[in-house]
Amino acid sequence: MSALVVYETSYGSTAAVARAVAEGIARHLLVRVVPVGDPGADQATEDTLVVIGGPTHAFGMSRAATRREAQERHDELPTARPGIRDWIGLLPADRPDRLYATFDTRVAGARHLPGSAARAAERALRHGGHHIVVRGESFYVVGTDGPLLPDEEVRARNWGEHLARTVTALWARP
Ligand SMILES: Cc1cc2nc3c(=O)[nH]c(=O)nc-3n(C[C@H](O)[C@H](O)[C@H](O)COP(=O)(O)O)c2cc1C
Repeated sequence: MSALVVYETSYGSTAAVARAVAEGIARHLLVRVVPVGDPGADQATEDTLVVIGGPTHAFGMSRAATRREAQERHDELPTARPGIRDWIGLLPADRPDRLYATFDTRVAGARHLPGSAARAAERALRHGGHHIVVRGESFYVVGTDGPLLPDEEVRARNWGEHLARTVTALWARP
């Protein structure tokens, strides 16, 4: 039993949350944390817990155009890195043993607005016939390019630990 945390980030906040979630998971399970687009983020791994995180863009998961917009805001040259939407679309359907969970980052001042990449990713996973183990979670940034609110990394670590405890309890059932 092992876990994979796959994340997408434009400015680094989701990467920091992904590392904190993995630290929490590591209290109970072997875990790797890998950005979408890296070879280690292959969809066909043996991992039985897969956690997927991305920034909320335009009330949902990023698209190529929103990732480009994020890069242009920082005067970066555009790269063709995929997002979690693309990654989820390539998941194998024949893995009933696998459990999934999602998280996102969002702007704290827009908490009251609808739209979360974690929720959108959950819907896409369910649509693909995949099993969600706990409700997706949002972690908050002060502004578009960060930083995370104080204590969000602690909350992410605790959420990761809760997730790992939940799946290990489920797997221990006869
Ligand atoms: C193109 C674009 C659209 C965004 N749309 C939203 C949004 O709808 N709701 C929201 O809360 N934050 C929105 N944001 C802010 C992102 O959620 C924020 O940049 C992200 O959480 C930072 O994570 P990162 O550092 O991993 O990229 C948007 C940011 C960009 C660049």
